Amino acid sequence: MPSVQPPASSNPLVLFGGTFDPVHRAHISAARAVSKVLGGAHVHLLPNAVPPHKAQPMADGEQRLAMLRLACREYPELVVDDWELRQTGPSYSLNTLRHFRDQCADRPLIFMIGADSFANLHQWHRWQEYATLCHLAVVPRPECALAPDKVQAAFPESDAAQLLQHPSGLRLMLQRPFLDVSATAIREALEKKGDCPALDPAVSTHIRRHHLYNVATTTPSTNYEAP
Ligand SMILES: Nc1ncnc2c1ncn2[C@@H]1O[C@H](COP(=O)(O)OP(=O)(O)OP(=O)(O)O)[C@@H](O)[C@H]1O
Ligand SMILES: O=C(O)c1ccc[n+]([C@@H]2O[C@H](COP(=O)([O-])O)[C@@H](O)[C@H]2O)c1
Repeated sequence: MPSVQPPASSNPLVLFGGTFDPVHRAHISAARAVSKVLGGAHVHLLPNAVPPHKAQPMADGEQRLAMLRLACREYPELVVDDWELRQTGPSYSLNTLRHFRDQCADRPLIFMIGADSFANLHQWHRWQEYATLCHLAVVPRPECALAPDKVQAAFPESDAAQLLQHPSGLRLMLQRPFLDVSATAIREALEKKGDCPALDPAVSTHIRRHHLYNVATTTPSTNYEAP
């Protein structure tokens, strides 16, 4: 997908919420791809405090934040943001979108999600209000259902240039990356094998050093030194 230079006035802001338990290669590739297609926009990665639709994460907020910082350390377009961790109650994306919409006035606000999240968006808290607050950027993922027609219709599909011309209400469908990676599979691999190639080596080292995810202890550690 060609990248588009944003008009000087548009200065888009991208939000990428997740449990990030732990952050993995597909998260980072997806965030970089969305930034690139939007002309180098900053992407805020926001670990949640209380996932609304899944079990409480294994790693606490500080550990997930630390792993995100390690994974993003070489990418200035990626901003690790602890805003959701500082809130109380379920981490509804609606609250996050409202907060950042207030911060960025009429600039384009883009909420990026994987195709699995898009397929379930109609079950999220007051999702019907999203179109007045943000655009969606949907990243493909293997074996995901299609979103219901009413969700697709709420966000007409468009291209990057159009997203940058409007504050909210459109949908960008990315074709890449398309990576069969999940945090669930990574946690299982860590428990069985002690490591997983879908992790940044610095994140792997952090996990072993802090004994996260019941990691198997027989694997030799890498030599990476955390900053
Ligand atoms: N491989 C992937 N491709 C595209 N999007 C992804 C991928 N993995 C995660 N995402 C998206 O990243 C966001 C945060 O995901 P999350 O932190 O829950 O990771 P996960 O791998 O789906 O975790 P888990 O396996 O624990 O459910 C969600 O919008 C999700 O759809
Ligand atoms: O607001 C909701 O109802 C809602 C329901 C499910 C998920 N979310 C958010 O969507 C992001 C991705 O969710 P998850 O469970 O795949 O990590 C994360 O920031 C969650 O807090 C939000």
